[in-house]
This record gives sequence, C-alpha cells and structure tokens, in this order.
Amino acid sequence: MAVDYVNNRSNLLPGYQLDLYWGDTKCDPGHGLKLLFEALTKLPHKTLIFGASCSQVTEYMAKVSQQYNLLQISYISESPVLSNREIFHNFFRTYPSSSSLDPVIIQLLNRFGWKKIALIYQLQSGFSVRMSKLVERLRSHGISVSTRMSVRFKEDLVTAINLIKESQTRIIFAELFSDKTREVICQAYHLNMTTSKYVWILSGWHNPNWWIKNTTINLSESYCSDSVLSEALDGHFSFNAASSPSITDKTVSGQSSADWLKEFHQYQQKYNTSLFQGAEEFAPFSYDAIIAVALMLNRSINDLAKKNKLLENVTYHDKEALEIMKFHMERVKFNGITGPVAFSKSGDRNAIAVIKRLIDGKDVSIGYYSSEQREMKWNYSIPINWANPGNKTPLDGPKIELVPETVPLFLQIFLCSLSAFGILLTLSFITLNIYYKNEKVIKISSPNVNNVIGFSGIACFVSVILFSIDSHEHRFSEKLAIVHCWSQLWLFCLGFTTAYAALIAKTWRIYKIFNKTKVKYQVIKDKQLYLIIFCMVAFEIFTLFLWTVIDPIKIKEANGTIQLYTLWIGYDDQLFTTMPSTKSNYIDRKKVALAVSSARGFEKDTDLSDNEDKLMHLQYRKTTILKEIQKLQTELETKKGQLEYLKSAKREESNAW
Ligand SMILES: NCCCC(=O)O
Repeated sequence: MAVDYVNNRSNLLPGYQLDLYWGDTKCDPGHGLKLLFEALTKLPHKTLIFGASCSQVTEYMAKVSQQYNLLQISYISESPVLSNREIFHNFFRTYPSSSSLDPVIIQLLNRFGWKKIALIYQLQSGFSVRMSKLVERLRSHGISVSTRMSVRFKEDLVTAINLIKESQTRIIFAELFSDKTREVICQAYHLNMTTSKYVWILSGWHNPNWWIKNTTINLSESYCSDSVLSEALDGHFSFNAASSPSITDKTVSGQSSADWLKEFHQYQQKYNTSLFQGAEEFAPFSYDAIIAVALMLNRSINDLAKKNKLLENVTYHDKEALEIMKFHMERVKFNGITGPVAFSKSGDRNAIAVIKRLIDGKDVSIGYYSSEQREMKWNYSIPINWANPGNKTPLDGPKIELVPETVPLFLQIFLCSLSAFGILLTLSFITLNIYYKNEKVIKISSPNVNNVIGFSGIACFVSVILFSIDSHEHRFSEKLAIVHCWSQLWLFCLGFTTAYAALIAKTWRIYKIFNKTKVKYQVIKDKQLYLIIFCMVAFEIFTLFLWTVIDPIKIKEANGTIQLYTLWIGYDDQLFTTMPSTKSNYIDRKKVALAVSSARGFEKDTDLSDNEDKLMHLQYRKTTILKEIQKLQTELETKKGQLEYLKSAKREESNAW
C-alpha cells in the first residue's frame, strides 16, 4: 500500500519505482539472515534493508547490513539494545524503543496507588535489557520490584509463576511473545492468579485477539482452551505505541488515520491473503517507514548527483552514499499515520503510547502518553470495573497492618486499680505495723521485717502497673522503652526476692524457736534475719546484673499475641508443708502465693517470646533468601545482556561476515 502510494506520486522519487523484495523471517535470526544473504547476493543491488519485525532478528540483520554500508529501518522492533549507536550505526525505526514507554507503566501504577510489581519476560537480549532499565526506573519512582523472572522453557515458566505467587505480589508485568504469554496466563489461571485480586499488564503489540489460536495449551499439569484464556485475560492492561493517535489530523499523504484504515481494509479484502491478517498494529508503522525511506531517497538524489552518483548505481560498501542517505534520514520529518515522524540521534522514534484494557473481549483505550511531552492523558469516561464487591481497587499485595499488641484498656484499668488497692492496703498495714510496733503480737512478729515485706510487696504492685503501661515505639523512644522493660523486671524480681527472703527468715526463726533442742530460750535477733535477707537479695542483684549485661533487652516487632499470665493466682504449698510455721497466723500466705504465681507466669511469657523469636528468625531468613535470589537473577540477566553485546561487538571486529 505504501509502495503503491510512493510509486503513484509524481513528485516523490520521480523517474524511480520502489521495489520491495521480501520474505518471512519467522521471528528467527537464522531465517532472517538466510533471507538477507539471498537478497544481498541477488541482483538488483538493494538500496536499503527494511525490517525486521522481531528485535532478535533485527539485531543480527542490522549488524550484517552495516557491514555492507547499508541503511536499515524497522517498523516494529522495540528492543532498547537497538538504540545503541555504538553497535548499530545505521539503524532507524518508526516504532519507539520499549524503554521509552516505561513511564506508561509508572503512570498506571501511580494512578491506582500500586507500589510493588513482579516482572516476567521471555529470555532474549531485548527484553532482558528492557527489564533491567525498567527495574532502575521503577525503583527511582519508589516502586519495588518483588520478583523478576525470565522464562525460556515450559519448566522455567511454571517455576516463575509459582515464585511470583509466593512473593505475594498481585501486580504483574509480562513481556513475552504471544505463544509464551498464552502459557504464562494459562499457568497463572490454574494458580488462581487471574482472579480480580490480580492485575496483569501485558505488551500491547500483539495481534488483535492474539490468544485465540484454536489450540489447547498443555503445560505440565495445566490445560487451557482459548475460552479459558479469554476469561483469564479479561480486565488486563496493555500498552504500546499508538498506531493511530489522531484519527482526524491530515497526514503527509493527505489522508486521515481513519481514511487510511479504510483503505487498508480494502487492501486486505482485495488481496484476501492471510499475510494481512491482524496486521493493524504494525501496518501503520510499516507504512510510515516506507514514506520515510521515500522522502530520504528523494532528498539524497541531488546530493548523490553532486558526487557524480546515481541512486540506481550505488553499490554495497559505498560509504559516501551511505553517509548522504543517513544524513537525510536523520532529518526526515513528516506527519505520518502514526503521528509526527522524526528520528532521534539514536535513530529512535518518539511516539504516543496508548494504554488499553480488555473489557468484554475488546481492547478499550483508557489513556495516552506522549513520550515527547512526558504527559499522560487518562480517558476518565471509561469506568474501571474491578469485578469485586464494592469495586475496590486491587492491592499490590496482602495488606500488612502493624497492630501494636498491648494490654487491652479494660485490663489495664483493672490491673492498675487492683495494684493501687494493694499498695494502699499494704501502706495501711505498714502504718499499723509501725503504730503498734510495741504491742506484744506485733513485736514478736519482727515489725521491721514486716515493713520489709510490705515495701517489697509495694514494689511488686508497682511492677504490675508498669507491665500494664504500653511502651511501644510510637509512645516511648527506644531507650525509654528499654528502661521501662528493665525497671519492670528489676522491681518485680527484687520485690519478690526480698519479700520471700524476709518470709523465709521469719519462718526459719519460728522453726528454730519451736524446734529448740536446748532448754535455754534461744534468742534470734533481727540482725540475723537481715543477714539472710541481704544474702538472698545480693544473689538476686548479681543474677539480674549478669542478665542485664549478658542478654540485654532488644526492642523488636513480632507477630502473635501477648498473653497475660501474671494474673493467675494460686498457692504453692510445697514450702509450707515442710515447715511447721505453715500454721502460723503471722504469715501472710496470700502475698506469697501471688508472688510465686507471678514468677511462673513470667516463665511462660518468656517461653512464648522464644517461639516468636524462632518464627521471626525463620521469616527473616526466608525474606533474605528470596531477596538474594532476586539479586542474583538481576545480576545474571545483566551479565547475559552484556555478554550478548560483547559477542556482537567481537563478531563485528573480526569481520566474520
Ligand atoms: N514484533 C514484536 C515486537 C517485539 C520485538 O521487538 O521483538
């Protein structure tokens, strides 16, 4: 159609006819190179190489064509590798580099507030390099890439999808050729990864209805028919360079994009050949590429003439002719079917990208992005239906909410009131104890030691109040929280030990009195009781000191529930059954029981945090290993990309062709 247009125009390449020698590269470098050699070795001499479609073929062909000092122009190859002028000196394209469309993904993620994405792509240099650049770009925009998987064989694909599922990322960008994309979607479907919780973003350059192939996909354990794929793909997003960004603007041929499309359909019917089927996405770019070639040749004729050269006589390896053509190609500028056509220094095209969504089997344009103006225009009149109750935008992963695990308020109030009551009661006992210290019953019970027990009990009550105060990071600084934790422990342990030591001392004295073997009345003074108390408290301080130094408290976030054991009250009668003083009216059994039970509860609490520790550690190890795998994969892909560059450069140097 484009060749006909050029050949029918009297003012474009007057006296010349454009001839196109073509063949199907089958998206395979081997086929592509064979066709290229056949074309180059047959007469007439070829003036320019047009194509290929798949970047992996184009890359090889462009390396060959430049050995012949020929210009090459592609109409759909999107690999960012082709933008490297140091490797591809004479290459142009009317389709933008895929990397120039990366902002589209960022705009889409930003629109829906997604901050995490998983990437999956087919293993080949163009896609690998594109993904490396995309990862950098996403990260610079605060979007994390949870997983980056490359696939080549069916086995890789199954593992890759499983790993993406494990990464718990619900937004997935996949760039693969259509056959592989079908397989990826099939596997995802069987893993429930195409439900409304997941969002798939795919390349938009596939043929319309690319998933319909009338064949069943057979993965290891998953089968998918076309109708299953249609169901799985409904609602996915895709984007590509817009083939007809404006349907009203007049183009260089005087047609609007709409007129052009009409004529294209007439061509399709006229030739009735399968070769035109589904070519709507590529055809406008191909058309504009031919127009660009015609304009470039038209302008080159005069400059060639100045060098005494005729276009038809230009032979291979003519560097001078090549420079003239390259000069004019770099300056081509016209309004094409695909919008304004001009080439950057790297031979690339700035284009307008279209974002589409598959709604009820039809691609609907929901926005346009201009890479030149870096501007996104959303078509908000298209409703975004997420197919979930309440039409909620899917999340990029499971929602993680940090819930501080604290003692519930009612329990806090209850505990504090109970402790305050205990403190008041103890204070009143201490007062009575001091006031009536000379009364006989009080006197024989060692009022000073009673006071020690009273104050120790108060320390335990205060520690309960401290336990119930929530010191998580939003309230206390880390240092203060640590001091808070230690003070609870020190207060409780010292209070308990002191009270217990005093009781033991008193019990021992009673035991001594009641079990006297000598006839003489035995006097045991308070000083001896203080010594027992001192020894036990000193041992406790020493133990606490060792604990504080050897295993200091660390603040960390943990999953799970805090269970409060310290309230359970029970008796530990063991001590009393072995001592005759159990029956003594002067021993406050309640207090002892509370203290012993609290200590037990504390042990249980410590066990619980040990388990949490292990769980946290395992979770941490899992995350670290996953991150390491991702890092290694990224490095591997980058290295593969570099290796391919180096291989191509080496081949070029050695002039193997
Ligand atoms: N024709 C497919 C476009 C993708 C590529 O550049 O290979």
